[in-house]
Amino acid sequence: MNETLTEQIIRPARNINGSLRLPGDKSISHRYALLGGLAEGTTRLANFSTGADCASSLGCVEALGAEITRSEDGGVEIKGVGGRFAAPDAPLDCGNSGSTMRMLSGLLAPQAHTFTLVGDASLSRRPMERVRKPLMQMGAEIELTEGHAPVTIRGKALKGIDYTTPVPSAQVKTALLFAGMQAEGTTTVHESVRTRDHGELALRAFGANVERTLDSVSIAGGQTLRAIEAVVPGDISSAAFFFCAAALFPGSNLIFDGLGMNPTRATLCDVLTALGAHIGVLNLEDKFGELVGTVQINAPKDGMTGTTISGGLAAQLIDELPVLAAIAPYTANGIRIRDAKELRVKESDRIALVAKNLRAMGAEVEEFEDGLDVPGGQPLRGAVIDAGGDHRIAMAFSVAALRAEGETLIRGAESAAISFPEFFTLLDRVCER
Ligand SMILES: O=C(O)C1=C[C@@H](OP(=O)(O)O)[C@@H](O)[C@H](O)C1
Ligand SMILES: C=C(OP(=O)(O)O)C(=O)O
Repeated sequence: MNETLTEQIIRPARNINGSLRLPGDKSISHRYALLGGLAEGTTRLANFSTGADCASSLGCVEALGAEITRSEDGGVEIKGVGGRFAAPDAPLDCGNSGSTMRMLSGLLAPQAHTFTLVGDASLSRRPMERVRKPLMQMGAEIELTEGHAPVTIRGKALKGIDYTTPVPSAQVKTALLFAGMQAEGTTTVHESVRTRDHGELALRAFGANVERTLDSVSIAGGQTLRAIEAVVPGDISSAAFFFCAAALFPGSNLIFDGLGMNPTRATLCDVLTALGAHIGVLNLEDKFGELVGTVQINAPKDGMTGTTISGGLAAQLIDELPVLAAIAPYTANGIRIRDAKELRVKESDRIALVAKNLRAMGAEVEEFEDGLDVPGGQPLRGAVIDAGGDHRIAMAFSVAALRAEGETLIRGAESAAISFPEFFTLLDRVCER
């Protein structure tokens, strides 16, 4: 984030109550924006993500020739280019968004122009070799600078591959499927952990044929996309901050309407249930393969227990781990996180920043290369929090602050707008003080 740092004061709350409908899921919005940009016809999306990251994806497809109209009420219209992107006249700005840079690389590798993808300081430090390597195996021509952005792509005809992702990553899987649908032959991606499957579902929504087994996904080349009309489900990774806030207060009651409950994203519900919270799901509907429903959460009466998150669970919960770690001191037995080394290469080093900020609030915490041990039964005190330009850190510690003794000041609070600009307003709305 390049904006001026803003500060937000969070006062302790007495309880959490209310009913919310959240802006559209970031992962789904990115995919609908990118595929809508390439498709034939006009894609009409309601409840599109309000975050800056998805605006970066829209900005990129606009620079590639798609026509974008956004309305105040969260609606987005994308008149797609019908299969061939135009040559952009400037580098494509992916802002802070790893999803945009990686998935767009796959979409552009088989397109007949030269493209340069750039990002902000944080994105320019993040690893891009993981997407370059398999795309090169497909025949792409891609240059990085020491493994990082800028990414320069000279479009080439590609051939399908059979690839096993060494690190579970939905962004890489999706990038390969986006390239594969435009390649010769079939592309198959195998994964050891089933990562979020929005890429597969979005491709099907836009009319592509995608085949799945338990641990692989395949797409044949030469497929064309046609525009869709869809409502983007509410973002469960944004809801996660509110779920965790509610879990802190016996007597809390929060209800979410229109919330995305894709099983590859809803693992947090299982973890909170294991910690003692009560989560009820009603009225589940299938929208282009995405499950959407009403979700109610109540805190455990006697407080949260504790748990260990490791293996495949860590990969599925990757964006929720900062907030789980931030509320861990309030559990009885603490939370151990392992196999989450990926947290070190997100918008910030999320392991280091979570540890630093928990210590600032008075907690003991042990840091590991791939995780954290946060003992339970530790009351926190208000502190100055360094969000490190990272939206999930700003929001995670705003939640921890709700049960701390005294006020907390979040430095760099503006970063919440990367995924969830309404966060502080909605948090205030559901907090009883
Ligand atoms: O595919 C996606 O939409 C995402 C996948 C995850 O990243 P990785 O693919 O790097 O695991 C996640 O952390 C990110 O917020 C969004
Ligand atoms: C890691 C994240 O996003 P991205 O990789 O798209 O920057 C996130 O939203 O937590």
